[in-house]
Amino acid sequence: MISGGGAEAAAEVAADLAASRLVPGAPGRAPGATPFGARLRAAMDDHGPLCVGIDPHDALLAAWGLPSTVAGLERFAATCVEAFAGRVACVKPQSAFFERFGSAGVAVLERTLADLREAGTLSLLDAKRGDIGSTMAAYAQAYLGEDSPLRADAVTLSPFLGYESLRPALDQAAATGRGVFVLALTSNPEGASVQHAMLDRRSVAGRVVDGVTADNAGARPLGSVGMVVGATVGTAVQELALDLAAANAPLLAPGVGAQGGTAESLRAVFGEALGNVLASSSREVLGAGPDVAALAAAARDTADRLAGDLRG
Ligand SMILES: O=c1ccn([C@@H]2O[C@H](COP(=O)(O)O)[C@@H](O)[C@H]2O)c(=O)[nH]1
Repeated sequence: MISGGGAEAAAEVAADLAASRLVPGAPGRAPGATPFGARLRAAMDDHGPLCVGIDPHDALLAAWGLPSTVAGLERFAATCVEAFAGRVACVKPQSAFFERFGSAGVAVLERTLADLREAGTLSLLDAKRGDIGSTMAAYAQAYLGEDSPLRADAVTLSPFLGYESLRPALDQAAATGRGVFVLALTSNPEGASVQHAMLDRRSVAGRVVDGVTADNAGARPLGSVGMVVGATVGTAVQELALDLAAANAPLLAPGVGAQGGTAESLRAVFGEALGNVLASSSREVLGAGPDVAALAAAARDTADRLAGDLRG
């Protein structure tokens, strides 16, 4: 509440901020009952280790007989929710494909996240946000705040302004029972030029792993601070001496399907950490659309195959 003027008003604003009343979902609100890591573990046990992406590429919209418009986007996303909700562990809308339509596209993203919530399916918003800490706090409110229209169960974050710059989001996620996935080794070939770089004999990716490991210490059955490690990174985990199993982290593995990742490559990349892998696939599954039953079957087949192939 803001009233009065001068020093009195400033004091009120400061008090309101301290009490987290001015900003929806600011840290300090009641934490969710069950942490994200535990909710994800249960969802993976129930449905298998697959996260399906909602990536409405122009080519897919056309293949589904939809226009590249907000109406096409809306139909595409609603079809995905109908096909995937309740059938896979997690659904990952790719924010870029919604943002490209401006505010109307972001409104579709809000509804998609709300529909997933309503259906009881975990959402992971792929937004790859990262900024200086004070701005990071605003991203945290946007994606992890209790009352934010764009809230998801988890969000992807970029640590390349320094792992600790993500602290406001890490705190917000912990306070609201949500999760984050921090980029460590991305699936694109260009990522290695930054992520493999050595600083004082520790790679950039290794420093991310160190931060995540510390933040997940003691969390059971799984931490809520995840990492992104592509299914396509080959031998990088071994070459950089990354102990992914010790990180106690959900490991989002994009690159399965269209980028060439397979169950075999997942086994080679993740070794002992395989049990914490959440494989991510977008185009390969979405190619089965627009028929809802065919999409659902493609997602279930992929999830079942991965569950069998990745079992210890
Ligand atoms: O390292 C990364 C991080 C994120 N992604 C995202 O995952 C999907 C992949 O889509 P496919 O169609 O299965 O290739 C997409 O949204 C990327 O932005 C990634 O690929 N690699």
